[in-house]
Amino acid sequence: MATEADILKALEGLYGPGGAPLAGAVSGVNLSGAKAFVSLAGDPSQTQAWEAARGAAERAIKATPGVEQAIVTLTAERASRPEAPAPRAQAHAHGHAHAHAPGPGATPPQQKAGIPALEKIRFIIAVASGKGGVGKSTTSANLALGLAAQGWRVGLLDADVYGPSMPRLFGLTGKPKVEGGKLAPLEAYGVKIMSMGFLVDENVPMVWRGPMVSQAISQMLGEVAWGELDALVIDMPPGTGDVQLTIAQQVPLAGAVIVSTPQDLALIDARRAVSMFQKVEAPILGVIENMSYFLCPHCGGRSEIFAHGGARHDAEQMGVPFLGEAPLDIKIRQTSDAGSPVVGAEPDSPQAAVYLNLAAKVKTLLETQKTRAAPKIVVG
Ligand SMILES: Nc1ncnc2c1ncn2[C@@H]1O[C@H](COP(=O)(O)OP(=O)(O)OP(=O)(O)O)[C@@H](O)[C@H]1O
Repeated sequence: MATEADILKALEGLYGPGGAPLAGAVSGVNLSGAKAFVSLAGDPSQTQAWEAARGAAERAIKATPGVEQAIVTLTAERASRPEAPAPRAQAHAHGHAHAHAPGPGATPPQQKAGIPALEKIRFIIAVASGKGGVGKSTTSANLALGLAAQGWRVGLLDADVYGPSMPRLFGLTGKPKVEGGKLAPLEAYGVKIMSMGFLVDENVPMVWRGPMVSQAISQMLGEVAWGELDALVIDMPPGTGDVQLTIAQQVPLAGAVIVSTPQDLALIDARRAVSMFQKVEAPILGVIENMSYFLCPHCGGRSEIFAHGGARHDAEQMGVPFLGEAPLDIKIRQTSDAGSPVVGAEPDSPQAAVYLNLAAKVKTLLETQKTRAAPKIVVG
């Protein structure tokens, strides 16, 4: 079996766009059996040149004795330059970037024929939001746990390559092992979890651009040993950019769940997310209003901070189901921040009951839904 040193040696004589040795740009090496997963940190403003370097690195690593398959992905270098990130990425409040809708002339990612790694999964659900920070990852995690609590075998894929949340939400730090040539997901509360955060150094900011993101997502979809699952919950990055399109096009989604807060701006973006899924003909399972109202932990009083009910109203207007609401609640935040989402940590709490109810609705919708959407290419 090749070692990390062999991988670095394979990169000797190769240089990045700035003329620096490629070995110095390695931000993560994950080796097991004959497979090498390597990440390179590059300058996001030089995507094309880095893409060439990535290809060269992949070829060199693949030629290393003991390596049969090499997968090299690009992350952004750790530099904290003041200039704006890549043109189609927008800096996000907590330091990572999110892609937005491809502009005119952007090439949509190519459709892939069925992804074998996903074939034994009964239902694949995308949890999406139009806007960052609305609680999409918290909802994905608790929804996945809620589905597992009803006896389903559940996987959770953190597709937010810009700011992976699942390592933090589940307090997971280990690196995935390779089993049968595929990455084995980590596990928490019986749910299988995979995140780009497990594969690269957590300090490497992931400011990626379109083609790299699509490629990384394809790998995350195709190279993970999910095994047989009743449901795979995909925590999407916020927005309606390349990753969302890649997934919507490549994955036979059983449905999408859209998370929004009741605020007008979040709702406008949520509408955009709904219409993106409708455009690729992925069924919308429904909308969840998160941080819908505030329950005071001291007096039990209810305050509707963001004019609660906007998401229900919008869902009705768009003709998609409204699944329910989750309160803005300190226990939901504390359990998530402590690495153990509320449905796992306190399954009998009223806060967990909210998600268990939402999960039960999603499960019923999936089981009674007639068709499963096929992947579809949308141009323009
Ligand atoms: N219902 C809730 N009550 C209290 N806190 C919440 C709730 N939902 C989410 N949060 C908190 O809000 C913050 C953002 O949530 P989360 O990371 O789930 O959002 P996101 O939409 O996935 O964000 P990102 O844009 O980073 O992907 C977290 O600190 C989380 O614990």
